Amino acid sequence: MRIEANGLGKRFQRDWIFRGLTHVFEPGTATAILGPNGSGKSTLLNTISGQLLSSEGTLAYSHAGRAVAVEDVPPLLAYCAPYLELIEELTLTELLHFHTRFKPLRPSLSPQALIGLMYLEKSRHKLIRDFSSGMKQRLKLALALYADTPLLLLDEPTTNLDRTGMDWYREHVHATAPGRLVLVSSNVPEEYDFCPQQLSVTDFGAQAAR
Ligand SMILES: Nc1ncnc2c1ncn2[C@@H]1O[C@H](COP(=O)(O)OP(=O)(O)OP(=O)(O)O)[C@@H](O)[C@H]1O
Repeated sequence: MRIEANGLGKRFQRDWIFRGLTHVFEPGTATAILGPNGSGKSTLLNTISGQLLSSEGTLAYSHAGRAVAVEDVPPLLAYCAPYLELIEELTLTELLHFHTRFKPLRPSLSPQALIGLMYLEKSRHKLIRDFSSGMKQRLKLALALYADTPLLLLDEPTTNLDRTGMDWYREHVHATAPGRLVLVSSNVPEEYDFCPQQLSVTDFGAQAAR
């Protein structure tokens, strides 16, 4: 997946969150989107991926050499973010079967095998609502990391994870990032130190916009 942003800007009402972002996100690259709390990282991630309408500028998407319309981007992206919810009324097995009907896993990876990768075998029949916050985060991450999509968006990926969870994230992001376009919004170096490129949202942020 390739994304080309030209003069991109986003404002809410009269407040510009970022402005003047011109950048090409090349296929197979990983970029960290950095900046302090409230600086606009999530807004930037959502705008670049076409989930929020930009206020100015243009975005062009392509995949495997073909142009992709913004409305065709959602099936190509996998997204993990603290504000995305899981369906709490389902068991882990039910959720995986439901979710993967819309967002298939990598070929040859079954829901059963994914449960093993998450070390959640004992919880396969447990309701999601009864998962700990760390278990939910590991599940959200696994669904995104192992989705068969060329675009991977990770917003604060180690939220609620302990040391073991952090190590798990690092192992599995290394296994699944190569070959995809990866964007990581973060303040935590351990979440994004695998990204060769960094963009600071404050370079295009409110200050630059004034
Ligand atoms: N839908 C919205 N309407 C109005 N303002 C919004 C909306 N969404 C975000 N904002 C504002 O945009 C600014 C940037 O928010 P954003 O969540 O993108 O920052 P962030 O860098 O991801 O923050 P954090 O690190 O705390 O998650 C904040 O001032 C926020 O209040």
